[in-house]
Amino acid sequence: MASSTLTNLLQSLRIVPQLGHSKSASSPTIEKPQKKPQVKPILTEITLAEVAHHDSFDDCWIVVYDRVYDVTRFLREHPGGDDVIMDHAGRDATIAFHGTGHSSDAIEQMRDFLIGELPIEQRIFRTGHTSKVLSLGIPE
Ligand code: HEM
Repeated sequence: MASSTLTNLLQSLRIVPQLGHSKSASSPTIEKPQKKPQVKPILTEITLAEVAHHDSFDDCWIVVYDRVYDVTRFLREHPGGDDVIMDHAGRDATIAFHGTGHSSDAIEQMRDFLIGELPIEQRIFRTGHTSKVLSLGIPE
């Protein structure tokens, strides 16, 4: 490939700047990729009363740090066993979850099961008055 053709190709792919087209050859304009605005997903509000309906092996929800997780399909895969989660089926499992000292991988994995969060008046941890809990590494 002739070097000018190669240069054209690299320029069209924006791998090298298009010197000839910029306002000043000494300071070519390189387009910055547009940052997408970071929008936090809005979680569905789920009350403790609703969570309480999901307390069986075939339909198991738990609450951890005021967020609601449907762990039904995870129960059999849970490395700590299904029984420890079933002890908290349909209820708050935060203290047990935290007490076990889960790894950051485990905390990351929780996102797969997140289905909602408690309404503000039922929250214990993420009340808006403290950011203490966020330093524990629970996914934002
Ligand atoms: C969505 C919720 C949960 C996820 C994704 C999860 C994930 C995991 C993972 C990946 C491990 C392997 C060790 C690690 O990486 O930390 C683990 C171990 C364990 N988990 Fe969970 N877990 C969840 C909920 C719970 C709950 C509610 C309890 C309640 C007691 C619990 C108790 C345990 C125990 C006892 C172990 C074994 C620790 C060990 O043998 O050292 N987990 N979990």
